[in-house]
Amino acid sequence: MTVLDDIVAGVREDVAAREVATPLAEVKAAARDARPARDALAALREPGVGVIAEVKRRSPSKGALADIPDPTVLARQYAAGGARVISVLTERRRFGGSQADLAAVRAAVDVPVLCKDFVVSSYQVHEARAHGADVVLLIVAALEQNALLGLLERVESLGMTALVEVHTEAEADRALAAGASVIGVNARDLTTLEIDLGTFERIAPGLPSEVVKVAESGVRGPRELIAYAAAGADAVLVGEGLVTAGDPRQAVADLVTAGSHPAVPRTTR
Ligand SMILES: O=C(O)c1ccccc1NCC(=O)[C@H](O)[C@H](O)COP(=O)(O)O
Repeated sequence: MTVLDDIVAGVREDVAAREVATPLAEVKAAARDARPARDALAALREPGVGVIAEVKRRSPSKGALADIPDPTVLARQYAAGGARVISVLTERRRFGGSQADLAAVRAAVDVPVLCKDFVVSSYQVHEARAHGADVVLLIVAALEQNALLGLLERVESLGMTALVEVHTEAEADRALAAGASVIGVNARDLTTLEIDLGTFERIAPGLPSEVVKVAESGVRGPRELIAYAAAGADAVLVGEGLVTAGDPRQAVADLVTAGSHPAVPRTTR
């Protein structure tokens, strides 16, 4: 069993328990009553390389990363530093997150908020919207093509943006075939958990110019952002490098400054 299979199995069990506690009809009603989704696509298309700053307590690759008793404190620091989007890891067992974290962060900031989870059912999509999500991560490696198509449609029908994550050229083809307009290339191999910063550079040239390209994982400071930008990234998604920074606001601001420098190439637009 791969790490991804293991995580997804745990997610399925957790979702099944939540479905008993809060039936789908109730979650759908809450999603309908939620404030409208913020326009993440527009935010990610603004000039400069955008920073998606992640609330990440722990991970399978690193174990405990940061003590985050109140994610809203961190999220406000990220927003003050200029984050375009804030990502909240909501998976419970391996990342220590929750839907409550998502709702709290959404209420605390004005920028769009990404529900970063291992989404395998439409229940989770409605649940994410009910808790304020503006963007939902869909991981191609975790989904059959029909499921990917269905979930992408569901995300968009609820007014949200899907960030469709790929690790290989074949997965990128599947993301494009499904109609993804925002594609994240994750440098972390989900089998070995190792980071290969060259992954983005290999896959991004095959993506159409109109697709928003997000480079995920491995950014520890401006150096990696600049390398990703040179390879065509419109945005970077950063977790560990920010939650372990002494001053997260400044760490985001440093990335934003690096991403808005005129010398940083934007090859894809
Ligand atoms: O972070 C992990 O160890 C991990 C393991 C298995 C599946 C997903 C994992 N991380 C999720 C992410 O995609 C990252 O949190 C995100 O890209 C930020 O990465 P980083 O800046 O390297 O923390």
